Parts: sequence; C-alpha cells; structure tokens
Amino acid sequence: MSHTHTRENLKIVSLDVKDVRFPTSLHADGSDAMHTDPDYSCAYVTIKIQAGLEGYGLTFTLGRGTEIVVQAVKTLSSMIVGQVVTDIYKEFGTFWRTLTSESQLRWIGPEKGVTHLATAAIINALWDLWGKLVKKPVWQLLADMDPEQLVACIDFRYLSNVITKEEALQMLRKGQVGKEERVNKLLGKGYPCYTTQAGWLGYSNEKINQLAQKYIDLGFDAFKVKVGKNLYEDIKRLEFIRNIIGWERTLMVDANQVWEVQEAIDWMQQLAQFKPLWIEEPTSPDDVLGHAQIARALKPLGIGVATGEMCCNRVLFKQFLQAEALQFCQIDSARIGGVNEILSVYLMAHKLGVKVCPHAGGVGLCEMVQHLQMWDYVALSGTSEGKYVEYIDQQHEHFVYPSIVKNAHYLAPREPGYSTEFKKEALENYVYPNGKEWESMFEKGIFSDPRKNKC
Ligand SMILES: C[C@H](O)[C@@H](O)CC(=O)C(=O)O
Ligand SMILES: [Mg+2]
Repeated sequence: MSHTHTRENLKIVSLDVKDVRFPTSLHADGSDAMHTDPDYSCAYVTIKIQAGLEGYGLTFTLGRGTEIVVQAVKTLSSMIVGQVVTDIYKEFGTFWRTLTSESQLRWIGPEKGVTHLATAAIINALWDLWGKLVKKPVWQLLADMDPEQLVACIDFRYLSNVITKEEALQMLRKGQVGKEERVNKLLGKGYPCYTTQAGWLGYSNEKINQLAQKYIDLGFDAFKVKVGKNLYEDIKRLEFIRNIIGWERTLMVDANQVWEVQEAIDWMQQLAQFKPLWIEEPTSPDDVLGHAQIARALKPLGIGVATGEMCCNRVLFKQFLQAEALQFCQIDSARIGGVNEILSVYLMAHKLGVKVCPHAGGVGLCEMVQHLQMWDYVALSGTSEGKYVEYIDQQHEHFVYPSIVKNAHYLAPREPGYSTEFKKEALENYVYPNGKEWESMFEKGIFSDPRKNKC
C-alpha cells in the first residue's frame, strides 16, 4: 500500500448509492420466459475515503425493485462510514460477518434477498477500492494473496460439514504451484467465454440469425438460448439455431425457473435431440432436491443442470453441491454477499469437483465476474478445461474500463480495481428517474414518469 496513506486518510468518509437503469426492455434485450420486460439496472455504490480515492460496486437488478435495494444500501451504510479500510481488509471475513449479522437487520434476511443484494454492492465497492489502493486488478489482488490472507476474507460459518478453513488452506497452497505460468497464459490468451447475446426469448429469427453469425465470426463456439415458454416454439428455435451454429459448437438452454420438476424433465426430454450441454434454472432456484431429481433424470441424456444466478447464499450452494443437484455452478458477482462469500463457493465447488461457469450479463456483471474466474484459474482450480464465463454485449460502453473479449476469450483486466466504475455521462443519462435519457423518454411517452403517479 502507498506510503502516503495514513490511518486518518484511509477512513471512509462517505457512501453514496444511485439507482441506475437502462431501458433494455424496449428491444427485448435480456428477455426470457420468466422476465419478459427486463430493464437492466443496478444499485451503484460509491465509497470514498479521506484520501479522496473512491471504490465503486454494484448489484444487478431489473428495473422496478432497484429503489428497494438502494434503500437497503442506505440503511447498511452507517456500518461502513467511519471505518478505516485497512482495518476492514485485515480481517475482511470478520467484517463481512458483522455486516451480515446486524442484530435487527438480520431478521429481514438472513443473508438473502434485498439486504444481501445490498451487501453485495457494498462489498464489491470495497474490493474495487482495495484493488485501487494496492494498484492491482482484483483478480491479481486475489491471486497474489497468500492462502492465509485469502482465507481470512471468508466467513466459514455454516460450511464446516463440507469445507473447513484448514482444507481451504490446503487447496490454496496446492493452487500456488504453477501460478506464474498460468498468469502468463492468462495474460496472453485470456479466459474462454460463451454468449447468450443471440438467444434472448423476445428476439426474432432474423435477429437471432444475424447475431449468431456475428458471434461465430468473432470465434465463439458456445451459445446459450432461452427456452420454456412454449415447447413447439422451443423445438423450432433450437432447430433454427442448430442450423446456424452446426453440431460441433456447444449449445446451452436456460428456462429461468418456469417449470415444475416433472415438467422440466418431460420438456427437456423433447429438447434432448438438440444436444444441449446444460439446462439452466429448470425450476425454483431454491429447490435443491428438485434440481437433484432433474439432474438424475437428465444424466442418461447427457444433459447437465446449471444454476446459481439466483442462488441466495453459500449455504444453498453448499446443499446444491452436496446433493449433486448441479453439474455447472453459476456464481454471480452481484448476488450472495459479494466477493468474500463467492470465494467460499469456489472452494466448495473445487473440493467437490464441480465446474464453475459463472453467470454474467449487463450492467457490469461481465466486468466483475471475469476477475473471479481468472483468480480461480490462476490460484485455485488451475484449469479452464470445460469451463466458460458467460458473455453478453450490454452496457459495456458505459464503463470506464469495460471487459474486453477477443476470439471468445475475456482478456485479463490490467487496470487497478474491479472494473466497476461508470463513466460520468452514463450516470448523467441513466440515473433513474432524473437522468437525461429517462427525462427524454418520459417526455416522449416511451415510459411513464413515476414522479407523476405519486399522490
Ligand atoms: C433477465 C436476465 O436477462 C436473465 O435472462 C439472464 C440469464 O438468465 C442468463 O444470462 O443466464
Ligand atoms: Mg440464466
């Protein structure tokens, strides 16, 4: 850490939170069988220290609902402002537990739902700030930590029947072997990804065709398509997409929670002819045993179960892993309690031999999650074999350091921090409801102005 920093100027002096929304529903970007009109949004947190440095963090939302997460961040902020950041980082796992265990707030979680989304936004901002203080991108900050330091970031409460601190330390020590070589490979080639950009449910065949061609030309060999609204239409869509991408490329399908357990099995038996690698979120994201039943039924068809983007915390991930209810673990950078809790999920998945293929998306999800998967490659699992990070081409232009994908690989970020900083213009235009773009859309009648509906 820089010598110019004293204890006094490392004190957190403010925490600001903004409701930022993009009108993606206008073109069905991000649409699926459950979320038919998503406006990709986030609660965007800025943490400032006395020295003037700022850390940015966010949690992903879909429009309405963002204001509730924003309020939860405001409520949690009194536990952040006034802290000295280096005290937080020294025993980050202990701080994380304090934040998630506040005796009155815990009642409305615990460690799930709106308060946990708010926790993720705050924790992600603290990681961005930490990266900036030590002048490293977060993947490198994590990878350079010695195992003891990394384990000190994690709250192992409720996990000891699957993983202990000692086991985590052993795995991380093993992960040190060959690290330099992997860093060099990562810096050279990046980390593989697949795309969902050609597969949103609300897209026309013409648009699917044009986008699938575009991503084939860009070197992508794996594509995810939304299903679950209508079986006949799914069969037609998968026929259509297979005709474009061929049978050598990988296909994944995603139902976004719409089915009953038996319905998922029956539906997927009809779609098995298209050889999907996985069915994602076939049913309720909380139904561990239901997913396990689906996984058992689909295994003979060569279809795995993927889930995690709406998994509420490490305990539920633990149960999914214990019950062999998922074959592809989809951590999401803006859900559960941010980086610290996600690290524990990586450790459990590694111990139980389950591949982590992170969920990503718009509004900074790609920007953040690339760091986590790169750390896993460099310092934990040591392999990217059979793994992908999701890539979606949404809102990158609004970030100061957008994720960069070349030849279907995320290139390793070089700039300090967690790649979470919005450009100034993005905030001027898309803060809701006062941003310039929103004011203009209200004026044109494209969206109704929520301020006018208030009595
Ligand atoms: C509403 C979101 O766009 C959702 O469909 C994303 C998702 O499930 C995925 O990318 O996977
Ligand atoms: Mg999904």
